[in-house]
Parts: sequence; structure tokens; C-alpha cells
Amino acid sequence: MNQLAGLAPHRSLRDLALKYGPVMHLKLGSISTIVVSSAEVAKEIMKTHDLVFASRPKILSAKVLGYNYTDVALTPYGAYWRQLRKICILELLNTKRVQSYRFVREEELALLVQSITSSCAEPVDLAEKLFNFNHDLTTRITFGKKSDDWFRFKGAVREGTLLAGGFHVGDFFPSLEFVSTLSGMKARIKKNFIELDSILSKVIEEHLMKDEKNEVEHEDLVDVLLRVKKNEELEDLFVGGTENATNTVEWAMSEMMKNPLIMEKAQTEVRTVVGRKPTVQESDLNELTYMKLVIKETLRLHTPLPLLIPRESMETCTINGYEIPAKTRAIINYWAIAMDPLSWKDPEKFEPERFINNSIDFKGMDFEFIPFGAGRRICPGISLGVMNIELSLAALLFHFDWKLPNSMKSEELDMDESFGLTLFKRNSLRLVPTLRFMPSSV
Ligand code: HEM
Repeated sequence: MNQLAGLAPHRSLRDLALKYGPVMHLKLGSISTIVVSSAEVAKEIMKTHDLVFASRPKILSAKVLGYNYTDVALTPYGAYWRQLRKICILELLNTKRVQSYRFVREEELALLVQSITSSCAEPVDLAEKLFNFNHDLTTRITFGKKSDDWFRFKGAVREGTLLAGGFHVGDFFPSLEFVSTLSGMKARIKKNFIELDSILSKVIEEHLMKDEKNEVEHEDLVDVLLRVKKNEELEDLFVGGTENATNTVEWAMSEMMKNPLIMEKAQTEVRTVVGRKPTVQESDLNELTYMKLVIKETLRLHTPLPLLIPRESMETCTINGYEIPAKTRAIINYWAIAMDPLSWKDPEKFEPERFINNSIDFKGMDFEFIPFGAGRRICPGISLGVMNIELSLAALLFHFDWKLPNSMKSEELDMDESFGLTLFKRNSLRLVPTLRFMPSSV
């Protein structure tokens, strides 16, 4: 448990799997857990027995932060989850709606480029810039405008993702509630909930007033959720939309700083495709084939959710020859799968070219590459997430050349990880930009 509660549970679990095999049974506290570390067994869980494992375990953060397990990502399987999932797919994240926010993406992208331009020749904290971009983008898509409580909200979302993820000892002793109380975890989660809830309640009230006055022009996601009377999905939009995209672009840039030839190739491609246009446009993205390989390789080596989101079995079934009883927690160590030398040659190496002439994709069909999960509970935000990642990375590559600060050598750049709900770079990436192509004004 000590090892799991540390900074890199995906690594500790992979090391155990190297010794004990691709299916391990761990008795964590009073909870029976299996840990899966191969593509073959992941396929058994997420395809052959997908329905059996379509539920989620009841963990403390899902109870408090997820409005008593009513949040779509953390709610157990059943009619209620099916209804929320349908709203997600049909109303919130369908292609038409994702496209309808193109003008918001373009405006926010221009602001990101301007903000970096204003700090040119100085080291910029790229993680902070990207987080602000993704946060503002998600806030505008969801709330219709930037939140007045922007700063408070940003902090609360960050704290929420730290609390919702990771391994908390109390989660493995559900009948001993005092464990979470003594560890201070319960109080911290409650405080975070009160903060998030007060901000979200204010936003909902404002929207209700706007509805009464018939002021709805361009429907934002709160309008949609109020129309269908489900606002429990708001938190997922923020974690999915902000943290995952920010982390992916930061890791991609870090890897390219360590591999200047890859950076050069990606920059040449973006600059050729965008040509004489003032900035990157969404219509350019289809042609950025090499940059897409860089993103795929980043989602293999530095996936934001290395352990996906835990599942729970609803009835007894057989996995890899073992009988697994109902109510067993299943952790899929996707990171271990992505580092498996049986599926990937030199898995530790950052090599976008490995995806050339290779049909492997992240849509949930190829179990050696499942950064978005697979089966019934696969991430419904893939297109929105990938679009935000592609746009911001393309803009960074098009407008700027990048150097490490203080004459640092590329081999000195650290790649240390920290783990909460998502896996992020422990020390934010600081780089010095040089402007190559002037951004258009907003
Ligand atoms: C790089 C970006 C993203 C990554 C890597 C990612 C990854 C994941 C993963 C691994 C899961 C669990 C899947 C499983 O259990 O099989 C998940 C679930 C989910 N994601 Fe994402 N995600 C991303 C972006 C987004 C975005 C942009 C949104 C929404 C705006 C979103 C919303 C959700 C929701 C609602 C679920 C829960 C689905 C369910 O339990 O039915 N994600 N995501």
C-alpha cells in the first residue's frame, strides 16, 4: 500500500507484474483487487466481459466530489449511468456541437499565442500557459463565458483531480470510515466539494436567470444540461477538457525538446501546411500527419490516465483461467501495457515513427494502445480532447522556436512524474520562445 500511495503507482504495479504476471490479485485492505498488465487480458476485461466489468467501485472521492456517485465517470453501471452517457454522446460531445465551438477555440488559441508572444525571449511556464488555455476554453464552452470566480475555480479543479485520483488508504477499508477521517482525507475532500459546489451553483443560478429572461443565444453546455435537467456531468468536462489535454501537450513538447530532430520535423510540417496563413486553422489539422504521430507516441509513453479509471465486476466470470468473483475491483495498468516489449519495440524510446504504416489507433479496438480506455466506458470526449491537443500543439510549433532556459542541455531536462487523478510532469516545463510567425490579433 505504501508503494501504491506514492508518486508512481503505475510503475510499482508494473514492477510487481514483471514478477507475478499479467493478472495479479491484491488484497488491499478489505477490497479484493485484480491488476491487469497485458493487452490480451485487458481485452478479456474490456471486450469479452465488458458488461460484467462495466461498473465503477464506490470510492470516497466519488461519493463526495461526484455528488453521491451521480457523476457519469464514477457512477456504478445501471439505468442512471446509461441515461447520463446518452446525454454525453448525443447532446454534449457530438460532432456537430464540438464543431460549433470552433470560434471559441480560435479566439482562445489566439490569446494563448499572444500571451506567449508577450513573454518572448524570457522563460515561460508552458504548463501554466497551456492549463490556462484549456481551462478558459472549457469554461467558455461549458459556462458560455469565463467564470467570474476564474482563479478560485482553477485551484479547486486542480485540487479535485489530485483528490479524486491516487490511492487513498481509506478507500480500501470502506467499513472503517474513521480511517479517512483520521488521515484528514475526508475533510480535504469535503472542503474541495464545498468550493466547487458553490461556484457551480452560482453558474447554474445565473443560467436559470438568463433562461427566464429568454437571453439564451448560443447554447453552452450548462444550457444543454439544464434543458435535459442533469448538471452532474460538469466536473468531468473540466477534468477531461483541462488536465488531460494540458498534460499531453506539455509531455509532447518535453519529448521534442529532448529529441530536436523530431521537433524540427514536426515544425517543418506545420509551417509547410499552414503556409502564409496568419495562424493554424482547424482545417489544417487533417494534413498534420507527423504531428499526429507525435501525439500518439505521447499518449503511449506519457498517458494522462495510466491506470485508466477502475472498474468493478458485477458477477462471477473467468479471466485468464482464474475465477473472479462479483464485486472485484479491476485496475487496468495501461501504462504497463504500453511499455510491454512484446507489443512495442524499445518501449522506453520516444519514437513517433513506430506508428507509420501501422493501423493501431486509440479508438478502443487495439488493446495494446488504449489511452482512452475501451468498451462501454470508453472516454466519450476523444474528439474534443484530441482536437484541443492538436490545435494548441500545432500553434506552439508554428509560431515559435523553443530553447531550454539558462543554456540547459536537453539531456538535463527532467521527465519526473507526479500522480493524482492524472499523470503530470512534476516540474513544469519552462522554455524560452522565439517568435517565428506573428500571430493575428484577436
Ligand atoms: C487527452 C484527453 C483525454 C484522455 C487521455 C481521456 C482518457 C479517459 C479514460 C482512460 C477514461 C476511462 C475509460 C475506461 O474506463 O475505459 C475516460 C473516461 C471519461 N472521459 Fe476522458 N479523456 C480525455 C479527454 C476527455 C474530454 C475532453 C472529456 C469531456 C469533455 C472527457 C470525458 C470523459 C468522461 C465523461 C468519462 C467517463 C465515461 C464513463 O465512465 O462512462 N474525457 N477518459
